[in-house]
Amino acid sequence: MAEGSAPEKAFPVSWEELHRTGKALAWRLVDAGPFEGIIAITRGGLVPAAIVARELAIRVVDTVCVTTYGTSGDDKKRGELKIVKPPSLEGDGEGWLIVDDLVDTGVTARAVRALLPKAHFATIYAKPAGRPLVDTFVTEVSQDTWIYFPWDLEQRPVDPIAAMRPRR
Ligand SMILES: O=P(O)(O)OC[C@H]1O[C@H](OP(=O)(O)OP(=O)(O)O)[C@H](O)[C@@H]1O
Ligand SMILES: O=c1[nH]c(=O)c2nc[nH]c2[nH]1
Ligand SMILES: [Mg+2]
Repeated sequence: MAEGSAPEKAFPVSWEELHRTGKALAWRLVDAGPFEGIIAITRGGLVPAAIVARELAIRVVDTVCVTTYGTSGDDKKRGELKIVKPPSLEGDGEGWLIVDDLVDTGVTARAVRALLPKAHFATIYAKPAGRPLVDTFVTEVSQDTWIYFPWDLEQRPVDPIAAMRPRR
């Protein structure tokens, strides 16, 4: 998300929806491969990478570990990007698939692409600012949307609509 602009819309994603859309990503990647292996961008790319690895029968899964958002305690506030663990492979990433859950401003994608410029970059979701950095994605959401992944959510009781409206 761009610095200073609060996301207006919430886009909550269930486990079922994530699984279905993750499989849709795998279908889109079938003809872009075969891949030597996957590099998951932690932490958000881990679950999508597991889904894609299963569908494309990829057994080699590496990570690049990045911290940006949430380092100040606020998950929607960007901090300084740090690569806390580079990928294990040497080279330009040719024949490899990078997987993340989403691309937003594109800062994370740009940093990882700089390490592995020839790898294929795939995400499940893309916002417009980051979209040009992604080779394959499934669903575009607007820049002012915050995507809530199932690992960020829990089921809670909510008030009925009538209780939220003023009495006449
Ligand atoms: O395009 P950008 O603006 O860089 O945002 C996209 C990145 O932000 C989120 O990761 P985050 O840094 O929140 O860490 P996490 O994956 O550990 O949750 C998401 O998983 C992407 O990696
Ligand atoms: O859970 C998340 N949802 C988002 O929309 C987002 N954008 C950057 N980082 C993000 N993390
Ligand atoms: Mg991430």
